[in-house]
Amino acid sequence: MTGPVAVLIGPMAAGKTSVGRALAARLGVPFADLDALIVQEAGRTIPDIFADEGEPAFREREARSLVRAVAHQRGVLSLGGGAPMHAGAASTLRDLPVVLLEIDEETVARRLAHGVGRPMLSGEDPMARWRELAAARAETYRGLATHRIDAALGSPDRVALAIIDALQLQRPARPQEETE
Ligand SMILES: Nc1ncnc2c1ncn2[C@@H]1O[C@H](COP(=O)(O)OP(=O)(O)OP(=O)(O)O)[C@@H](O)[C@H]1O
Ligand SMILES: O=C(O)C1=C[C@@H](O)[C@@H](O)[C@H](O)C1
Ligand SMILES: [Mg+2]
Repeated sequence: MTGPVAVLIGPMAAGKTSVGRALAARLGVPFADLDALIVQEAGRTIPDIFADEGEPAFREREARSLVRAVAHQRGVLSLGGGAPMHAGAASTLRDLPVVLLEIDEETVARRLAHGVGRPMLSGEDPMARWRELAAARAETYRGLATHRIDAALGSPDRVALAIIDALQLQRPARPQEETE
């Protein structure tokens, strides 16, 4: 089989990075996060890329990094919240197992209370901005998703298990966890 076993998409703070890492660990496969790949390739942080080059240039970087990641990644790949909104990036996702992490606003508000480094949420009212972006992106997310998972149902590991069930992925036997 070629390509990632699962690509995680969804709104900011849905848990794409945390759940993706937990899912890869459960499956015993590599994990890659598109934001981290972009930072690695650019040698700069995401806020710095936004400040230096602006959002459109970041989206082009993101789409290029996605093509490379899909070609090389055989494990779990988590995207940034805005990645699927680029037409080229969206077509890169076609025919892949794409998991949409769905999340409610109250849960996000709790998670964002601890978060920094999200230039798309800068300004006076990050939750209003989150709501606006989530609404504007929802239809595109749903159009690309082969599976939709409630990302508020428990810990990242619990959400990872729900993905394993939904996609009927195989995981290495861990006898001590068989009763979960
Ligand atoms: N299932 C979960 N239960 C509790 N906390 C979670 C869960 N998933 C994620 N978190 C926490 O929420 C915050 C955001 O998670 P994470 O960075 O994984 O989201 P993301 O979807 O990758 O966001 P972004 O779009 O900004 O990359 C982190 O502090 C993380 O620890
Ligand atoms: O939702 C977004 O537009 C973003 C989400 C993050 O993962 C980063 O990719 C960046 O901060 C932009
Ligand atoms: Mg992330």
